[in-house]
Amino acid sequence: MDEFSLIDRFWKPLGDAVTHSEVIEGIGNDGAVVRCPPGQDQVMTMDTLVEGVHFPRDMPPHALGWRALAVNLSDLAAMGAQPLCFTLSVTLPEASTSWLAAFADGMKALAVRENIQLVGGDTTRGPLSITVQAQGLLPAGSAVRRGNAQPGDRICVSGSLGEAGEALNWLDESDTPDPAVDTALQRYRYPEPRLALGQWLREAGSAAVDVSDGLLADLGHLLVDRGARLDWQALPVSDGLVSLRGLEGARRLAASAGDDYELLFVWPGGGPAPSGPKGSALPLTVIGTVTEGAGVTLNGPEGSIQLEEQGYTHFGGHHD
Ligand SMILES: Nc1ncnc2c1ncn2[C@@H]1O[C@H](COP(=O)(O)OP(=O)(O)OP(=O)(O)O)[C@@H](O)[C@H]1O
Ligand SMILES: Cc1ncc(C[n+]2csc(CCOP(=O)(O)O)c2C)c(N)n1
Ligand SMILES: [Mg+2]
Repeated sequence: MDEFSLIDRFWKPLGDAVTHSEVIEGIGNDGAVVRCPPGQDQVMTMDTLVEGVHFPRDMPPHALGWRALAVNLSDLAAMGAQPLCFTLSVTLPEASTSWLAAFADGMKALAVRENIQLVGGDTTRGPLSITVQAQGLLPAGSAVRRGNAQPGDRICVSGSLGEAGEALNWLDESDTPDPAVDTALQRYRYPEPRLALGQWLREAGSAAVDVSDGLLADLGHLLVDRGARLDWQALPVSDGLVSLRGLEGARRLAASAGDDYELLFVWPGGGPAPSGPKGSALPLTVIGTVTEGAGVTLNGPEGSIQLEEQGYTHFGGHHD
């Protein structure tokens, strides 16, 4: 199958699964044409997933299709945007129809649920790698940015952290199925972009990032030139993760493993965690407070905790 039959068979039906009136030209031209409605700002983001770097070899293709879109939707969520459309670049070692069908199905399930239209892309042969470039809309001037935190503001996180990192450790070490890690594997393979929360945060005028590299690393990205005091015992971890790793192990993963795609945000002023969007069951937890100077301290019951692992970086700490 050449790339044109592949586009007709897999990408065009995916593009037809959602339609937006702002999309003037979708798949089929040299470029897509999208009209930004008056009074709206357009948010653009891009994330690449490379085999062996972002996902293990033999990742189930259905999950990979979902995940490639989900990590981009998570960036739209962190900005407070409503999803509109995306482009998709797929580099494949070979054109396996069963692999492609499962990949397209996984991506379609999330695209339809979150109402985001595939408007174009690129299909090439080479080492397996997926890039999605997503666009979203929000009322002009209302984007949720990084920075913007004041001393005394609360630092909050959605959901629970560490399970995706645990799933990766497990995939590294074992290939026999184990029901105890099913929930963790599901979280790694099918991240849930927190779109409703991100859009709700626009109103609060706070700052947000999604947790892709790890809590401590992404907190640095969120605060820019402020610091933070974090409460080790407040880090939200699931019961399932605690039973796999113990409370300390679970908190270590929560502090430094990435891949969870929760939202980490600043809530202005003191007080308890906000309740979140109306009707939402997603828990929000206060994990610390913004401080004046730079640097993050992690306070445990017996004083401050030093963690070697801070989060994921490409190219490590090596400099020429
Ligand atoms: N090759 C590049 N060219 C231009 N800008 C880039 C490039 N790579 C990254 N950036 C920009 O640098 C900033 C930080 O990028 P980063 O990838 O860390 O953000 P992110 O997408 O939120 O994180 P993650 O990829 O872990 O989800 C973003 O504004 C991003 O658009
Ligand atoms: C096989 C495998 N090994 C390690 C990891 C961990 N990992 C890789 S990239 C990244 C940060 C987000 O990437 P980016 O900043 O490029 O968006 C994290 C936490 C993984 N997901 N899969
Ligand atoms: Mg991000």
